[in-house]
Amino acid sequence: QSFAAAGHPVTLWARDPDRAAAIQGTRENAAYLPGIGLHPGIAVTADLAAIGGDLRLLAAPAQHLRAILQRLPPRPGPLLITAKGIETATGRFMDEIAAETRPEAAPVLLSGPSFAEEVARGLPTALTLACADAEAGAALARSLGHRTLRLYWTEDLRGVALGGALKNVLAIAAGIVTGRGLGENARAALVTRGLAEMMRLGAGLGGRPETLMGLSGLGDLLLTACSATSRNTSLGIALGQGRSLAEILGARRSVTEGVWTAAAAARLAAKAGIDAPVIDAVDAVLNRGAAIDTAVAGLLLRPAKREAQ
Ligand SMILES: NC(=O)C1=CN([C@@H]2O[C@H](COP(=O)(O)OP(=O)(O)OC[C@H]3O[C@@H](n4cnc5c(N)ncnc54)[C@H](OP(=O)(O)O)[C@@H]3O)[C@@H](O)[C@H]2O)C=CC1
Ligand SMILES: O=C(CO)COP(=O)(O)O
Repeated sequence: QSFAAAGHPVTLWARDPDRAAAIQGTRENAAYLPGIGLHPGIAVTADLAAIGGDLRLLAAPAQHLRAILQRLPPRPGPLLITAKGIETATGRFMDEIAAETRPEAAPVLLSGPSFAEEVARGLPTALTLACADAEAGAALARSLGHRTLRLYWTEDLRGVALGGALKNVLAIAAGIVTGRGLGENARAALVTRGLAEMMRLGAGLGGRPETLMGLSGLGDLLLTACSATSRNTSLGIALGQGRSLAEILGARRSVTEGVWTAAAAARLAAKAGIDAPVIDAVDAVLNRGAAIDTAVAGLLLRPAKREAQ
């Protein structure tokens, strides 16, 4: 929607031919963006090989990105990825998966505070675009940005990948705090200490602090962890209220990335010897059968420490 609004011809690919035909026929993506008319500059196809143009953007769940990239016809040029997560099976970040599967292309991450519905409705949004080649990144940001989409560029792929992946896990924690009725003080404390974990992981794994304090880190953490519109936060709220993970996921069509990233993030932190108690607590609740109250007590009973650590 946004790129079409910026004047670019856009072809939208949907994997299901019936869905592609329905979107083309009704000019609406009724399953994911009901009530929002498709921009007239967008064509729709179910044929991946038919996608032309010099820019490709993939908006697919993190755990499925590798399989889609493997099916993509090889072509040089920028490959934009919106997925926010870490591949559970390998611990790889999204740009690493792109580099492995499509070495002929240049991975570009587009990330930041951006509920899709608001972007599609043309509400003002600012994002970070990460590309190893700063000049190419700057050119993309200028070409894709417009009045309601402001793009900042960086070469820091790792920082952008890390911020986008971790904010989802931290949002689940924030949601649990809300759902458990622990109060807004506790939520603010948890989000702040979660940011400290993000910064420590950045320092250990190669993300720049200014990236993590920018749109794709702190910005997206603020949006996601403080809004029940977020799928990750709302999942946390439901868990905090006592519903089971299976029940919550069973009622959803859309992906809740933090559920799949929590274990990989906890493993990466442990392997690097980085203290990440909030991420570890989310992983324990989701994947290791920990009771929520036990996990919360574990966080509250940690020994006192200097804040800047
Ligand atoms: N929604 C948002 O506000 C934002 C999302 N993101 C990120 O972008 C990524 C995608 O998110 P979003 O679009 O919201 O996710 P949704 O779950 O809402 O939609 C996923 C899309 O991917 C398709 N899909 C699902 N599984 C596969 C698969 N195995 N192979 C190919 N296509 C598949 C779905 O098609 P089908 O209907 O056929 O299953 C659907 O079109 C996530 O990592 C998310 O964190 C980033 C910024 C904002
Ligand atoms: O990434 C997002 C906003 O920037 C969307 O967050 P959720 O996936 O939690 O809905």
